[in-house]
This record gives sequence, structure tokens and C-alpha cells, in this order.
Amino acid sequence: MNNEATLQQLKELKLRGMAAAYAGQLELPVDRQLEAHELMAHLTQSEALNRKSERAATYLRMAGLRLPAQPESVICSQERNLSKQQLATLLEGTYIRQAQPVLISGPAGAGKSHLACALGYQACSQGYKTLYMNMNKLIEKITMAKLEGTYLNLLAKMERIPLIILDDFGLQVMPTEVKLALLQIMEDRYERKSIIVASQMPVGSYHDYLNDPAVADAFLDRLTANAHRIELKGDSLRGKKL
Ligand SMILES: Nc1ncnc2c1ncn2[C@@H]1O[C@H](COP(=O)(O)OP(=O)(O)OP(=O)(O)O)[C@@H](O)[C@H]1O
Repeated sequence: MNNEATLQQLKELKLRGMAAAYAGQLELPVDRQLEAHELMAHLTQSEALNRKSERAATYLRMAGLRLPAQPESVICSQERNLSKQQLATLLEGTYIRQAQPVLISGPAGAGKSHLACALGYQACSQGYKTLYMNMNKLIEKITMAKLEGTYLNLLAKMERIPLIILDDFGLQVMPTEVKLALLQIMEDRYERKSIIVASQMPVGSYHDYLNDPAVADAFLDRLTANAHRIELKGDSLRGKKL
């Protein structure tokens, strides 16, 4: 088989990383091309890298993050009450592997969604399927799923996702069935999967907001155990040139 046919076959086999690396080798003068063993290692590594980046791109598309926030754009300062160390710890992704919740609070425009989306971006890059939803969307999804008889499917689908981001928690009136669904979601994730909750409301006010002591106790018990807490401060970043 000649080189061009080999290249073609790699593409047909969808070994895109290998094909690109092999094409790169073929462009080099013969005396600079890698020998068999090195070439094999180079092609295999290129394929692995390419699969990782394609998977990250797919996860990112599926995640539905509201903002295209990159981890390096997150502002860490004393004024915003977020340290580089806190951010670096979260970016390592241990909280996902250890199924720990992350609770982000702060006033309007403080950058909660931005931070949550940057963590979502990082999670996708690290190979974790992620799902971003604001609470309005979740309430809608739960209500529709109940009407359509697909509620258990929705719960099962959510249970499989390593990281769920719930944004804008606490802005809406929550019907009892949504409170119970939230409790179920927390129960499914407790010590198994991670969740990020972003809210203008301090965590201390969640109990009153839920306005159902039994559900609130059970929900908060699961949500706050081993949770990372970030309380952003400072003026709104909305409309600011950063
Ligand atoms: N570090 C940042 N770098 C660039 N833009 C940022 C940063 N943080 C926030 N922003 C921008 O500031 C605006 C407000 O941020 P964001 O939506 O994250 O705030 P929020 O705290 O979630 O606000 P709200 O509670 O009103 O939803 C957005 O347009 C966001 O893109």
C-alpha cells in the first residue's frame, strides 16, 4: 500500500489524529521522518490527543453553557472575595471526582454565571460531561416531563451526568413538585456526582426560600455536606470592559 492509500485508510477509519500526524510526517524530507517505533508512538499519541480534544468540544457543545467563559478570564482578587488558590483548586477537578457540590453566591452581576461556566468549560476539557441549566429551564423541564410521562427518564439522564450546573437558583417561586424533584436530584447526586449551584441568595437563606422545613432540611443536608463555598463580592461586572 502506498503512503497516500495509507493516509486515506486512516481517514476512512476515522483515525483523524493519526491521519493528520502521518500527513505531517509525509511532508518532511525522508531523512527527517521518524523510524517505525517512534512513528508508531507519535501517531498513537496524536490520535489520543485528538480524541480528547474532539470529546471536549462535543461535551462543550452539549453542556449548553450560557457564557463562553474561559478559566483564565475569571477575576481573582480580594475585592471579589475569590483567591487564585480557591480557583486553582476547583480547576483541578477534584471536586468532580469526589462528587462535592460548589455553591456560588453573590450580588447581581458579580460574575457567578461566568465563574460557573468557566468551571463547566474546564470540566468538559477534562472529559466530564456537563449540563448547564438555569432554574427556569429546570422547572420547565420538570413540569413538561411530568406532563409527558418522561419524568423518570429525565431523572435518570441527569443522574448519569458527572457535573450539573444550576444557575439563578432562588429567583423564582418554586412549586412543591419542583422542590421534591430538586430533592430527588440531590439525593441521586449525593456522594456520587457533583453539582454547582449559583444564586444571588446566600446559602443561609435557602432554607427560608424553600419554605418547607422537611424538604429544606433534607435538601440542604445533602447540598452543603463537603461543599465548596464561594461568596463573590463587589460591583456588577455587567457592561464593564474587562
Ligand atoms: N471575569 C469576567 N471576565 C469577563 N466578563 C465577566 C467576568 N465576570 C463576569 N463577566 C461579565 O459580566 C456580566 C455579568 O456576569 P454574570 O452573568 O456572571 O453575573 P451573575 O453574578 O451571574 O449575575 P446575575 O445574578 O444577575 O445573573 C456578564 O456579561 C459576564 O460575561
